[in-house]
Amino acid sequence: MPFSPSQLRLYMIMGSQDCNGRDPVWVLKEAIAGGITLFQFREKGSTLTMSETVFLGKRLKEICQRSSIPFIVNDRVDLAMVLGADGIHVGQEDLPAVQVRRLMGTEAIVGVSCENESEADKAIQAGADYIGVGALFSTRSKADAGDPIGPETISHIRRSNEQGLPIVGIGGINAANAGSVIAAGAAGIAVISAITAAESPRRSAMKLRQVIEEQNHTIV
Ligand SMILES: Cc1ncc(COP(=O)(O)OP(=O)(O)O)c(N)n1
Ligand SMILES: Cc1ncsc1CCOP(=O)(O)O
Ligand SMILES: [Mg+2]
Repeated sequence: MPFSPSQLRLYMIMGSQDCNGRDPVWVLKEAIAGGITLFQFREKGSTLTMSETVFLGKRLKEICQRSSIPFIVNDRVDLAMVLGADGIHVGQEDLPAVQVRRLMGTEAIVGVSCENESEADKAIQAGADYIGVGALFSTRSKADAGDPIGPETISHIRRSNEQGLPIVGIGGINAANAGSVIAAGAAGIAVISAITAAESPRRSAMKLRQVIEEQNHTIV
């Protein structure tokens, strides 16, 4: 399935550490029913062994595949390959995007985290399909996220990004501020806790989709 920027609209990220004891399989199924468009498996700082991580990743990938939701792996090319992932997301501290592209091939979706124009330029040169910009707002899901950089950073990067590489905003995004991220020029939002910590992941995803579609409608 070739990558389309519309797949970034509601990008859910999750590992078992984000589920507060609930079953990640259930959380993902509910989120898919609520309308997520892309999924990233981010098993980070959890207690799972590597073989448990592979086991969980396989189950989550199968669920995504059944619903035609692309399955992205965070950070690890080895895990992405073992799981037959559709793509990988790397940050500035991870394996460089240019090597990731070489290892994963031309078909894979490659996403890169960027905080400024020069990181975005490098990601474009490396052959990224999209960039993740954040943390836009304060977040409790990533201890080393740094100070919030605000949705205006998306507008700055967009203005200097002539190729128009799609941008997904991340960090502290919820139904109340998602509209401002889309209004700043993002193709979509990436969230962890807004879905994984919600009482109903399905209703939360539905609400986020509604905000995104309404904001897109206003822009068009
Ligand atoms: C869509 C998306 N954007 C940004 C990130 C953050 O990546 P990184 O900076 O490498 O941090 P970790 O997620 O690895 O802790 C992301 N994962 N996804
Ligand atoms: C992975 C990541 N990268 C930047 S902020 C962040 C965490 C996003 O989680 P939340 O949506 O719960 O703020
Ligand atoms: Mg990373």
